[in-house]
Amino acid sequence: MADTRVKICGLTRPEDVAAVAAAGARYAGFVFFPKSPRNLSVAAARDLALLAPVGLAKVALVVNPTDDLLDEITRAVPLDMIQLHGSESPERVAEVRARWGLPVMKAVGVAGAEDLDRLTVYQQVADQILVDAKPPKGADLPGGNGLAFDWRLIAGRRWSRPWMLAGGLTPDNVARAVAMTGAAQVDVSSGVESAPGVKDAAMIARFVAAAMEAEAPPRL
Ligand SMILES: O=C(O)c1ccccc1N[C@@H]1O[C@H](COP(=O)(O)O)[C@@H](O)[C@H]1O
Repeated sequence: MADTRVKICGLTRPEDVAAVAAAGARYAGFVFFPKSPRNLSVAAARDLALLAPVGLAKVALVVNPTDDLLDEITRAVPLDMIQLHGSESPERVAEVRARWGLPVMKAVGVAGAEDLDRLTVYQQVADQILVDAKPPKGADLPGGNGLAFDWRLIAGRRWSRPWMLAGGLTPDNVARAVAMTGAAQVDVSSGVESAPGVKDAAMIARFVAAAMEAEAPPRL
């Protein structure tokens, strides 16, 4: 059994927080990106974050955030991590980490072998890496599109930092994804929704159980 740590991203309602905690997920993600169907106001995110029990880490997902937005979010919302999901440079990742004093997870989009060098670059500055599918050209959202990449690209890769697998994961494919990539952590948004932005408690429970029960390859 892999005992995979799960992040459920894009919670919008109190019952989502309860479902995520009950299922045994380890991270809850709150999205601050106006184009997303999961977008939250800072006040709404604060209310949800205050409901999270001890042991459920609260993650703010932001896309190329301004300093003012980060100030506003971090002053109001009790957080455990910042997820940078835009085109932030390595220098900006290091700056956010130093200035706001929270661990930073940097999302890196992967579509082909040419994207893998960026994983190495960002591992030098971020606390964690989120390996996601690259969004299609012209997509409104840089993530949360329900798209997977070819997991064989990262199978057997050696990592110098903790990382999470994301992109198009569902209760039906997460065990295969863990078995193929050896991911110790996985992240999902649209794969546990009944409609865009609407989380489904039964799907969340099924996803977490499948991820935790997956057979992982030996971690050397
Ligand atoms: O979920 C969103 O709306 C979102 C918006 C902007 C950037 C990232 C977003 N989500 C992240 O993308 C991954 C993959 O999503 P999915 O499971 O393929 O739908 C998700 O885990 C979030 O971290």
